[in-house]
Amino acid sequence: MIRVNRFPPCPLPEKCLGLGSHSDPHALTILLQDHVGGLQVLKTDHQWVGIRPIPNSFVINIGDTLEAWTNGRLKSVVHRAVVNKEKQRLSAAYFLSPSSSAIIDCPPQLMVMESWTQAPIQESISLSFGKISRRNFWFKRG
Ligand SMILES: O=C(O)CCC(=O)C(=O)O
Ligand SMILES: [Fe+2]
Repeated sequence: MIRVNRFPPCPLPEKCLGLGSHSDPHALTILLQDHVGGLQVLKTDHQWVGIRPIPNSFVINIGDTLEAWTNGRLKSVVHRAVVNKEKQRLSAAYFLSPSSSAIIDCPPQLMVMESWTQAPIQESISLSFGKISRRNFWFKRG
């Protein structure tokens, strides 16, 4: 699935967001953004950091499905899009997902509770396309 986003200029950019804080439910996102910039990623220290557009480059985001698939080894990135006071911004996101009937099973090697993450162990999830998100995952304590 491809989504094209258009963010018109906003006279009060500090008061509105183009896209609110979210993580993508899919496995991977390949994102093309234009030169205006506005993509921000939430770091582990809870600070938003702007992802500067690099010409002819894509941003690759890990989504919730891949986080579940790897039992949290790969982290789904929380991100948002801010708007620009004068300029319109365009972005195009290509979302990669397994088929909607796929069962995501974590490889047994990754089903080990690691003390440093204290991550819950994921057994498996049924994909319900468009509905899958972190809160739909089935977790089991080790
Ligand atoms: O426009 C952007 O930079 C982000 C788009 C996005 O996060 C999305 O379409 O899910
Ligand atoms: Fe997104």
